[in-house]
Amino acid sequence: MDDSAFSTSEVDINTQTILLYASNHDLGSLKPLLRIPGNATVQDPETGYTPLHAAIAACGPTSTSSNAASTVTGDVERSPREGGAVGEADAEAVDIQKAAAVVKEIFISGAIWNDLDANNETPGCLAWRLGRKELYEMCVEAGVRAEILLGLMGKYEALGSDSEEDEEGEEEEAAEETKEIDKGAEANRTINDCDAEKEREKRDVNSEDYLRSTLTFDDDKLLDADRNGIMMAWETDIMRRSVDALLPPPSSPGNRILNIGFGMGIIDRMLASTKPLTHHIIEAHPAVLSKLQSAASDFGPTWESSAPEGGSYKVHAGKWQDILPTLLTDGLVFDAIYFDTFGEDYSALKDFFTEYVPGLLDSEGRFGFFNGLGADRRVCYDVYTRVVECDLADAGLDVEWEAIDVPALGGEGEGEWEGVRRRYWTLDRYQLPVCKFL
Ligand SMILES: C[S@@+](CC[C@H](N)C(=O)[O-])C[C@H]1O[C@@H](n2cnc3c(N)ncnc32)[C@H](O)[C@@H]1O
Repeated sequence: MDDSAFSTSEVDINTQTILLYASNHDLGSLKPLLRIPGNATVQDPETGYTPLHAAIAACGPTSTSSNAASTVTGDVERSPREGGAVGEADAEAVDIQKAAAVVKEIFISGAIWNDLDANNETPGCLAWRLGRKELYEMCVEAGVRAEILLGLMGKYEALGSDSEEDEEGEEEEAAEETKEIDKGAEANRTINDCDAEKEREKRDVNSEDYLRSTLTFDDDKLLDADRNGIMMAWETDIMRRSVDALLPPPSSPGNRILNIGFGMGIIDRMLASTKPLTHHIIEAHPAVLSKLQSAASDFGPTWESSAPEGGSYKVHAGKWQDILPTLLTDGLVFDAIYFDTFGEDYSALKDFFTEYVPGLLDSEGRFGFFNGLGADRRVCYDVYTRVVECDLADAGLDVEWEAIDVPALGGEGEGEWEGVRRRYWTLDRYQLPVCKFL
């Protein structure tokens, strides 16, 4: 007997049955099948649909979905799957409550919130594109749960918990809900696609390699050796609004300011123009530092000596991880702190606001950071924005978000992205964080 052929067809029938029940929103028939481990994550080999995709796609678009939910990952319209069982259905006949109950059951049974189909869409992307906001919200909530659990696991590992059994249990549970740990911890300004796996295989951006890499300084962008965008001029408005949120205009002179990551110096020039009492900049890349020290630099010796009496303007050369312990020991305190590095993952940002902000920020001060987590996929951005809010609260910080419109920047390799390896921003809204002590 041909075992492989037999098992393949058996798997297919199982998969197709599950997808059919999911797309029919047939909870009664689906439930017993979902009790079997692995069934919540089966995928159609052709469409890549999981039960979540099937249940959501079957709802079809809302009548307003073309306005409400533009395509999240590219403007590819998908035609209904032949046979119709797991395609995008006609909107009319859909009972959204039934669909939501099925989606809920699939999540409870261990579905992965960020699995991709053949169209490069997660279930959340699909729900957004179809204008199914209720289902989209369920995907975001599931993503937040999974990522928070993974974050906790990281903490347990770091603490070297004795309760290994508990840890393993949680690990399995979290692994069931998210595709892989790094997806929840993608770098703020590197590769933050929900499914960056393939990208990362091609070219991983990490802090060590980045800090050794050769940089290219253009008028409108700063690139690393692989032409990853480190900083780009289109972000100027975000920097302007960040400064205004940290030091609301008309800001009086005399503030104490700390900025992590000089980049193109966009935010530092704006901060400097507020005439602070102290202005500390921490920068780690040798090429950025040598530009900062050049005669043409506006942050060289003339700037340093222009500090008001009793103040200090200073560029610290090195990684913030190495510099900040000294600033803490020296008792420095700031009214405004901004954090925007490159090549570091979310855990670095979290360490920064958990370990250092409480000691460095004045009790009435404000802290901000570049919020670029998952910014090439709406559902990831929404998940990470909520995860960071939870982690900020754990660190004793309250965050207010200001939504900022981001103009269309062009497709891959076009417009603003010409000469840049990949778009790290594809969304039309930036959520600007302003944090204060709770
Ligand atoms: C995105 S740019 C900052 C852009 C800046 N906000 C601006 O307005 O131009 C990030 C900067 O952080 C620096 N950087 C990366 N890792 C760092 C670290 N661990 N410590 C200090 N600086 C770091 C990079 O070299 C780069 O200059």
